[in-house]
Amino acid sequence: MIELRDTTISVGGGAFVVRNVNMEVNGKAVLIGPNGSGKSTLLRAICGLIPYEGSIKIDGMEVNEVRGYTPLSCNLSEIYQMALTISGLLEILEDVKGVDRREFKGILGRFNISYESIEKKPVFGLSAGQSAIVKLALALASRPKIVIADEPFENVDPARRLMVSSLLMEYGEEGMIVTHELDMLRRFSGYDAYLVIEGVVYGPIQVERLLRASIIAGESKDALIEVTVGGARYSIVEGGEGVKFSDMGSLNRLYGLLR
Ligand SMILES: Nc1ncnc2c1ncn2[C@@H]1O[C@H](COP(=O)(O)OP(=O)(O)OP(=O)(O)O)[C@@H](O)[C@H]1O
Repeated sequence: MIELRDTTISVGGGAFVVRNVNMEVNGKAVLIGPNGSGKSTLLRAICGLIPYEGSIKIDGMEVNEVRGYTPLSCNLSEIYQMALTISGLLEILEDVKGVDRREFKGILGRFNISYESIEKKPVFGLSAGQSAIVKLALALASRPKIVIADEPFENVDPARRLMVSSLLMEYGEEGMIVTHELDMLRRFSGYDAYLVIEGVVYGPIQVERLLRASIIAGESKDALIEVTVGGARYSIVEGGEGVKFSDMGSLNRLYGLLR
């Protein structure tokens, strides 16, 4: 289980703050929000890569006190900078994370990527789409209990995106998937969604419900969630005459549509 209690994360000497997060993810959830809203910052803190105030617990273990490893794997780029080649990375991850080489090759095979074609390259020497797939495959190949996936669809071509979403459903008992692409959300219709806007986390709301909902200006007694965007209040309501989530395509359109 991933539990955040009164969690605040400051980056850039306080230039950006994800503030006062309270959430409990005991299954799989999707985090959505526009560019720069704080999604990756939140994931970095959950993965123990940056400090935080308050509490973040993974299966009851406070992340900033863990000395070994939590049962969590992620595709965050920082992790995959610790070796020059993919084969070097694989050796380290076999040792420290229990990554299974055959599992890794098997996942690559589903995307028609041969291990031999990439093993001598750095993750960042691959095409952007291949790099996204390789990072995810490395994260999944230890068959972790908890999977954290940051923008797993970015730069991946449409046919392969479906495979990526299938893998995310198949691997891990729990986890968080971050995306700003609402089109991919349909694939996760039974999951809980959290909205991240300007460093504030709202939710949860079921993905299916969110896709049927629209966003209207002001407060509403029917609001599933009320959010603040650029200092103004908006309500997310079921149905409604406002801007439909299912029509937005990318949450990056949110700011443009509302102002
Ligand atoms: N180390 C840092 N120093 C200064 N500012 C930072 C740092 N890390 C993140 N930020 C800033 O914090 C804000 C949130 O960034 P973050 O990467 O969490 O957003 P995001 O929601 O994941 O966006 P995207 O969808 O574009 O990946 C951005 O304005 C970013 O520039």
